[in-house]
This record gives sequence, C-alpha cells and structure tokens, in this order.
Amino acid sequence: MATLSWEQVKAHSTEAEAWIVLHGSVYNATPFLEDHPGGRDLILDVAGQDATEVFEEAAHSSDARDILPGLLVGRLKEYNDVVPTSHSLIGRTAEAEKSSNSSSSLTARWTAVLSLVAFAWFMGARSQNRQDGHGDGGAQSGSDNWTVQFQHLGGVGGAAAVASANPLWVLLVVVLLSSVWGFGVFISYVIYVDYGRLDKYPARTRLE
Ligand code: HEM
Repeated sequence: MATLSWEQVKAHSTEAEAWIVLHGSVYNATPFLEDHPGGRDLILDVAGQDATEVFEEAAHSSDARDILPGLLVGRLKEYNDVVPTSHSLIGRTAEAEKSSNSSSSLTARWTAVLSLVAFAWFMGARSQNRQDGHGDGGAQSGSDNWTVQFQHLGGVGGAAAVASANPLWVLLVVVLLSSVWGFGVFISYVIYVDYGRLDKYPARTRLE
C-alpha cells in the first residue's frame, strides 16, 4: 500500500480528484461523489483534508464503510488517530433493523401467528361441533380423536382453553395482541430511525 504525505493529500482537493483522509487512510472519493446519499458537497467540503471527525459524526453504517476499501489510495505516513469509530445508536439500530425486521422475518412471524390462529380456530370449531353433537359418527371420529388428544395435551395449560373457546374470542384476542405488537414496532421505528436520523447529520449541518 502506498505511503502518502499530507502534501500529496492536500494537492487532491478538487472535484476531479477529491481525496479524503479517514482514520489515517487516504481515499479517492471522486468516483463516489454522485452516489453519495449525503450529497457531493459534504465530501467536497473536506476534500484534501482529514474528514474523520465529520464522517464519524454522520454515523455512517457498515454498508457505507464497506464502500471505502474500493476507494483506498494509501496510508498517511504519520497519523495520530484520535477520533473513535462511531458506534452510535442509529448505526447499530439501522443494522439491527435490517437483520431482525427484514421483510422475510416479518413474513415468517406473521405466518406463525396466522397458523396459530387457524389451528386454534380449527380446534375450537371441532370441539364445538363435538359438544353440540353435530359430528356425524364414524367419518368424523378420526378428527375428534385429534381434538381430544389436543385437549389432553393442553390440559395442563391454556391450549385446551384456546381449543375450546369460541373462535371469535380467540380471533379478537389475537387481533388485540397484534395491534399492541404493531404499535410497539411503530413506536420503536419512530424513536430509533426517525429521531435517531438526526444524529446522522454532522453538528454543523444539523438544525438545532
Ligand atoms: C468516501 C467517503 C464516504 C462514503 C463512502 C460515504 C457513504 C455514505 C453512505 C453509503 C451513506 C448512506 C447512509 C449510510 O449507509 O450510512 C451516507 C450518508 C451520509 N453521509 Fe457519507 N460517505 C462518505 C463521506 C462523507 C463525508 C466526508 C461526510 C461529511 C459530512 C458525509 C456525510 C454524510 C451524511 C450527512 C449522510 C446522511 C445523508 C442522509 O441520511 O440523508 N459522508 N454516506
């Protein structure tokens, strides 16, 4: 890797050659200027300079940091790295959101809840049918055995109660729980993503 001096870095402070220093490594940001979600000007403001502080203040994600190796030019000869890598709330939250709240895992959760509802409904309906004496003997006895077995299995807990409850009550409870859950997800989204995004802006560009 090339070892560079401050003079060389300072000589690359134009739009055509915008080098920035992050933690002592020198990056050529020019190919990325147009793609920068924070805009080209924020990078150009610090071209030819040490951008570590503003870069960390903007709490860049690991996705942003993954872009850096592709822009690497070299390393400064002497560099005293005093700015810590930011581990801000928003950085960690955004990454956690990506892994835990991804649409696929949400789909999986909803599928699990809906399966449970369908199962409880089915068992409730079966048990109702049996108690009302609407079962038509031999043909149904296989399913009724399943109901009985389920109730025996769940006899120790709430499963039997769920199975024998009116399916409409089961549905109501599930809908209520889902609403509370959804509200919780919404509130945490507002707190961590919307509110947290304020921290993504460097202090000098932030509206105080
Ligand atoms: C080559 C260096 C840089 C790269 C690769 C880069 C990359 C990125 C990326 C990928 C994002 C989207 C959000 C994220 O994933 O974190 C972002 C946002 C941002 N960047 Fe940079 N960035 C660089 C330099 C800078 C510099 C020097 C500043 C100076 C202040 C800056 C300020 C910002 C701001 C304020 C945002 C937030 C934009 C928004 O959410 O609307 N970035 N950057």
